[in-house]
Amino acid sequence: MAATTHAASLSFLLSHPHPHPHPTSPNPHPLRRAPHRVRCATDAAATRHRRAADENIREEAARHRAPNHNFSAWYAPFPPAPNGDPDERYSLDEIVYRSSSGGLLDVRHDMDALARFPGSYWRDLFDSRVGRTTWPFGSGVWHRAPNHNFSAWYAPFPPAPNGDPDERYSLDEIVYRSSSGGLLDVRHDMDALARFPGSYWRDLFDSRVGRTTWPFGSGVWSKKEFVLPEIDPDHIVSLFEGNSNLFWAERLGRDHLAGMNDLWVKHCGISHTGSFKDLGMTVLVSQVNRLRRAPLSRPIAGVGCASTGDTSAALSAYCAAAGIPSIVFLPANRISLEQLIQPIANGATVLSLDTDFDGCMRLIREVTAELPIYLANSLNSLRLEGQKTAAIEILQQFDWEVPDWVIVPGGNLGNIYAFYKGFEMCRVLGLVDRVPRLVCAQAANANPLYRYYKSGWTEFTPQVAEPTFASAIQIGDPVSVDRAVVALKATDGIVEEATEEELMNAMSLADRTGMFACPHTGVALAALFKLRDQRIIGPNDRTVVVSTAHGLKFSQSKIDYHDSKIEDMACKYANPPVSVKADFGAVMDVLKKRLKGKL
Ligand SMILES: N[C@@H](CCOP(=O)(O)O)C(=O)O
Repeated sequence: MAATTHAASLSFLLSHPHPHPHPTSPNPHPLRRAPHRVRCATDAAATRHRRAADENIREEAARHRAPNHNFSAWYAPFPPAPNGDPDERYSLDEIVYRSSSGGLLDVRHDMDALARFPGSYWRDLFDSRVGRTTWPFGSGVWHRAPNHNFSAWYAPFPPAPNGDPDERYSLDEIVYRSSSGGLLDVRHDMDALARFPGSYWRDLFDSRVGRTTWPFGSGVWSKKEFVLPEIDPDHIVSLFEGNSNLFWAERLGRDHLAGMNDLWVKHCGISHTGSFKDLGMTVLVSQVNRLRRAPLSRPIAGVGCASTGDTSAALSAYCAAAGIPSIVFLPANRISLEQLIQPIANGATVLSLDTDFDGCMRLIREVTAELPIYLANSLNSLRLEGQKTAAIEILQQFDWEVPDWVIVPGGNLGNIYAFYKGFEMCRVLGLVDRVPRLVCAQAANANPLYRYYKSGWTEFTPQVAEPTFASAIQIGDPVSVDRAVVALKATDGIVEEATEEELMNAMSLADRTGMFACPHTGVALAALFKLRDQRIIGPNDRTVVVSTAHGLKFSQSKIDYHDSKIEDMACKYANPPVSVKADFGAVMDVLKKRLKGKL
């Protein structure tokens, strides 16, 4: 029986197939979708911040993991058969799923060997490894900083040349713009923080990773002194965000990026609501919670945002957790179904508006100026305080070694500045001695920053962003463009763009190496491919690609791709399912064809 692969082969797996909002398949209804391991650089400059060049993560980890131990494990019948052979066991290197009597197997460990070490040894060993990519030197024991008087406030960004140098606002004020109408930034009392050496902060942050001591188990609040130093822990609304996986993209780098051996993906999307927005939203909603509670008792009726899908999901979840009303403005038919259902499920007031994101943003700004609704977009600089912790976390996961490059997808452009801010704060306070070069990656269909960069930073022109599979960054008039420029200039940064085909191919290729990337991560990966081709990023450069959202939020774009249903796109990594009769012979025919030469 011949197997068939047909155009609608993915659709039949779905009980409710829905078209994608991409222009090739418009959707009429809002609910119908619209470390480490490391081969290091050879030159001295590049190796300065790294471990020895001949070390590999696995070799190093093996050496450091535990003393010479002879720990072992094997398969044994489960439960032991009463009359069976008590010595029946199989090596884990055997391919065996059942015991000789046909029963289950269980993996057994040599408990005597393990028990040679006391429980405290194992506790300390496991604690010392949490969240690290290399063997951790010095696990700390402190969880609380001493009484400190750390503080933070809003100040104009950038400081206006002829403005009042003392203009500042308490974080307890509701203010989003400076007196000149410009952006604000959260400033910290760096002198107070600098009273402690970098090693103190490194040890303090390391000691909190993965713990349940409130609120330090959160990747954001484990850096509380650098985020919102004065907030009472009881006011914090945290879903234990952060501490996300830093994934060694070994195969993608080695096989598809000309032997790149130090490529990492920071999976910020493996988070409570499936995107990096959780990092900023915990900070913003915590501050709102503080403002609404006594003694401040501010009359804030709710928190609102415009969104391309991820900000709204995070806002509605954190507000729901705190019992605060949330209001989200969404561009109709332009966000994924998974993103749309998140605020609906969390009980937000969801307005589906017949405009694009930039139109929603204009409206929410007008509405929040009129009603006691607190603005949650990253125009509000509080958000960036949380988002910057992803940068600090990357340094921490590399044992405070600084990567050479960090590539961040860019839409509203708050995040690229947040990364810069996190890295720069660590540099200034002596946790590290330099910052990485930043790359901002934009979809070619929504690339105002790229055009600005290409003009030599002479001319910024907002645009009407075209539809893109990277729908969360379909933004033509980014709020944080000035912040992005500061970040890129300060880090000798680069802006790159990716066409629809480039981003979908990059995403799909990454998936082939074990990821399940979102299209925005595809944009960042496509930028990496270009910078490698141009040899701007070298094969040994330690490079981190920031993955901003979970791929499962964008399943329709993947379905369209693997169905080869996208107009004018070759979909060269499409892998449609094979429709085959439920018959042994038919199945064998397919497998023999597929595994030809490998059987
Ligand atoms: N991609 C964002 C757009 C809004 O940006 P923000 O920086 O203001 O949150 C989204 O997911 O909504």
